[in-house]
Amino acid sequence: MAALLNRLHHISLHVSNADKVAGDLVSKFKFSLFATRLTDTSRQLAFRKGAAVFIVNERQNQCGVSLNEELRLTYAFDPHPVNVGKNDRDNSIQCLYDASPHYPVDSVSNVCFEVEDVERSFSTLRNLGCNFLVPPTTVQDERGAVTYSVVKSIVGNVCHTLIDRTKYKGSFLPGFDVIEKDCLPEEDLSCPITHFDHITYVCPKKSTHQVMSWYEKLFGFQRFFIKSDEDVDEGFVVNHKDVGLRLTAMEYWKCSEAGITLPSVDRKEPDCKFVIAESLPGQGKNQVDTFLEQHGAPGIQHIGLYTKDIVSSAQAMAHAGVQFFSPPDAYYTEVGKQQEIEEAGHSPQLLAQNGILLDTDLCQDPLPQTTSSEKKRHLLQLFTKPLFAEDTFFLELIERRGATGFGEGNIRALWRSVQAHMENQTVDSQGERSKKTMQSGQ
Ligand SMILES: O=C(O)C(=O)Cc1ccc(O)cc1
Ligand SMILES: [Fe+2]
Repeated sequence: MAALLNRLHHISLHVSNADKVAGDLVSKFKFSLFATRLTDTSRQLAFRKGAAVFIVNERQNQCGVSLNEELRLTYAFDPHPVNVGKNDRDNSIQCLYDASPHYPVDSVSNVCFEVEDVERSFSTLRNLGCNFLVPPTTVQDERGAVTYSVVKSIVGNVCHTLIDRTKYKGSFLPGFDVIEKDCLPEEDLSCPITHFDHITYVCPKKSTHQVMSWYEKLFGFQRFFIKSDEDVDEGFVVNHKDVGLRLTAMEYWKCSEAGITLPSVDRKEPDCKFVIAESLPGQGKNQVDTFLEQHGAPGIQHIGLYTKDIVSSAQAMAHAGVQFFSPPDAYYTEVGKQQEIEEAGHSPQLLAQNGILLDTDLCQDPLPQTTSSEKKRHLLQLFTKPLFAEDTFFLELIERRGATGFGEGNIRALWRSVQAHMENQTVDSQGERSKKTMQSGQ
């Protein structure tokens, strides 16, 4: 029996310069800083937009930050993840609700889930062979208590904090100073981001099955078929001229009846999806391999932020300074693309101006009475340039009009624009401009 998850609570970033990332999240991505935890040894800042919550943790000790081979090896893809003592070297860094990862580069390293019973999840997962970085631990203040523990994922430096806040009456977590609602700036309605849509992992070649089995066995994740004709073993393969990518997706259900495996019809709605990306052999430099190289290990490559209005969100963010990838011009002039965009109710000019990609999913089993336009489901996506100094982590805006998967056309367009970006950077660095000296892509 797996440990069932109630819902995603927050995602943690570990960075060397919290002010830089905090500034970007607030001024560019329109998140609100709503809680802080500042101690002598730690700096944790929590940001919210709709139900999407990020905690930014600042790495305190900067010595030895260069990519150190020992750390790389510790965090490299490991079918038998290492134990507590070996990773948790620096106990002086008190990173509440997380382990204290001393990762050499900025990274998104923890996806925290709410569970019904942390002790029970801990014993279930430990019996299944899981490694815990933090055993069940209770933190309390005058509003009640929260119990959490931290488990190491099979993927690189990724950890999962499992948290039970049912005995807590406060609005966030004990230990954090919450900024009163009245003191928060008014929400920016031009960016209607409501939640995390998906989290995409980059993994080494041929490791997808191992990752999927781990999440299935331990947390009851189930396969989500990106395409209706997707091969069970092969996944969704995008192998087209210059693109060579294998994608596989998993989902879990928001479930409050812990310990009971409900048949899927009785389950609640699915929560954030997890996508695993690996590159296919025999390619040149590409975004997946570049992630592995610059991040130093498998991990979280991007997060899809769901928006109810991608055009307005893109415009507001671009105006605030967010840099997005633009697909090659040919994307919008391809035969039939303008018509496809118009049929979806969008303006080809507006999408082109903002670099927004649109994919159409032809519904395989439409209800008999559906009209031809109802058979078409659309997916709109837009990808930012990397947020950190390395070409690793980026954000995505995604608006779904009925489409639940990921679009092949969009993936190809993204792949090509990243390819062009990497080639430009190579030219730039040959021209004596080292990207490492820049703050980041944003
Ligand atoms: O299309 C999406 O949003 C995905 O998440 C799939 C994906 C995964 C990895 C890539 O490098 C590119 C695309
Ligand atoms: Fe994505």
